[in-house]
Amino acid sequence: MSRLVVVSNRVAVPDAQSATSGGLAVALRDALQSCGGIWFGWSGRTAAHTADEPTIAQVGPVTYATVDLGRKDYNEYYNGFANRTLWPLFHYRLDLADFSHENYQGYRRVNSLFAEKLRPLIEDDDHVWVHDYHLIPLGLELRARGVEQPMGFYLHTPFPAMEVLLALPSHELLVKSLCAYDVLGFQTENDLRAFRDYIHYEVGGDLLDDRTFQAHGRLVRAEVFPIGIEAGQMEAAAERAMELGAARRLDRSLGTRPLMIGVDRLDYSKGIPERFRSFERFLDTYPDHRGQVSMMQIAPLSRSEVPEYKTIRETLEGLAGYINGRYGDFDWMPLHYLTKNFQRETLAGFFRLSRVGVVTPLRDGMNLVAKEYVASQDPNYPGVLVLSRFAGAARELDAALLVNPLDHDGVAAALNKALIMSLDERRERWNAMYARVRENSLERWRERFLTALRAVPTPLAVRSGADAEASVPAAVL
Ligand SMILES: O=P(O)(O)OC[C@H]1O[C@H](O[C@H]2O[C@H](CO)[C@@H](O)[C@H](O)[C@H]2O)[C@H](O)[C@@H](O)[C@@H]1O
Ligand SMILES: O=c1ccn([C@@H]2O[C@H](COP(=O)(O)OP(=O)(O)O)[C@@H](O)[C@H]2O)c(=O)[nH]1
Repeated sequence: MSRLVVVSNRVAVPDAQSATSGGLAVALRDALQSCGGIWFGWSGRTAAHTADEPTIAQVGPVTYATVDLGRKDYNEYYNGFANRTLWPLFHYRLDLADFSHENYQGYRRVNSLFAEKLRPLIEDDDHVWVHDYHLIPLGLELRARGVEQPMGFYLHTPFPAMEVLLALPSHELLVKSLCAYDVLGFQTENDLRAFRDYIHYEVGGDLLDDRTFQAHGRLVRAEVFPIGIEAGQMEAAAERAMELGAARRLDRSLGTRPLMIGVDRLDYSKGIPERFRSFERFLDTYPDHRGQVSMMQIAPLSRSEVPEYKTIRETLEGLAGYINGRYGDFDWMPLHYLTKNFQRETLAGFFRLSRVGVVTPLRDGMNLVAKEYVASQDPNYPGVLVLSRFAGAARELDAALLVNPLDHDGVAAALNKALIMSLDERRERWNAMYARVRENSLERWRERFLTALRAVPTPLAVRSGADAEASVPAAVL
């Protein structure tokens, strides 16, 4: 099997300090092991200047090639254009998007530099798989340097509706860059539809069938590949966790009182302030639950140097203090708000102990926590998932209690419904969700994407005449 070259903003080098709790890092770590190849990207470290050459580490069949970023590059590319422009825009937060040209230049510069450093590492038979919004222009940059190998791109976030994307001054080049790839992967049908709308109405491209289009002189396949989890691992971790300290201690502290749990990076897209307000509404509207039910919100700090993330942190500290001050009592606290990071094994135990999983992002590409909550439940006594209809996961987990996170009364009612739901209904809903989580595993996600990528004719096959009709026209630069 040919080698795989994975490129992502963060590279989870085993044991590196910079490894994060983000879904992308978690999802890709195992994916490369089976094919062998290269994982290229930012090291997670900053320095005075961006490194001239990548640092190489060989671990089994995988070569990790990582670049330290200088402060200017880090600020303009990662904190700037990726997380102050594209992230809010892709999550429908135009009010938070910053359109600094300087940050855009930094974004283009780092993508060009990554292409320059990666180019010599790519071999003839390789397949290249680029991940996420940080690296959209990378494919076009590689094509400009003569890379003809099959290249795929997977977007982990939502793809915004055309009218929202048009607000981005560089929208044309961004979409042209996406057309430099041979395969494009999205989380949901919604995202794919939004992308195809742009291609049709804005670029005037030809939509050849449900999956293929021609635009900017290239033939591209665009499909939905919803990301999954290793359900078996989560399940086993949840069972094991009950014998470990943290879950035991939590169990003891709860006694017979039901717990609701939320676990999210501290990010405005996750709808945590709206969740707290809905919880307040729940305590107001359903006073019988006071003194009984608590909510534990785990929200590890994320992108802390980005101003909007500082603001959301302050908002949450204020809200948590307000709710506990107003409703708490000497022997009961309604809200447990923690900004520390927990191991997934520990979270699995916490999920199993929680009667309700509260996953209410305002927008989310997928949301792996929703799937992990389902996988961690005790089949005989499962909890209930309250899930935002705006999370990609809602497409598969439609047996959850689906809510609009902006509708505080609606979420409060769903929390109450989850708590009073009969065990039979809990089991029925959970069985339906668990089947979906098991079926659409992380491995299936990887294999489906790689099968599509491997179906693209390699330059060698094109030159030797094989698959000549299916050959992809050269990139237009
Ligand atoms: O790398 P960070 O800036 O610390 O952020 C962590 C990751 O956040 C985003 O995750 C997305 O991918 C998940 C898996 O597909 C998906 O479930 C979630 O909905 C997305 O938000 C981001 O897209 C990643 O690049 C980051 O690594
Ligand atoms: O303290 C924490 C909080 C979260 N996570 C993990 O981080 C991932 C978050 O992925 P998700 O898709 O829900 O959101 P993202 O952060 O990628 O936007 C999940 O695997 C969580 O189990 C973790 O390991 N420790």
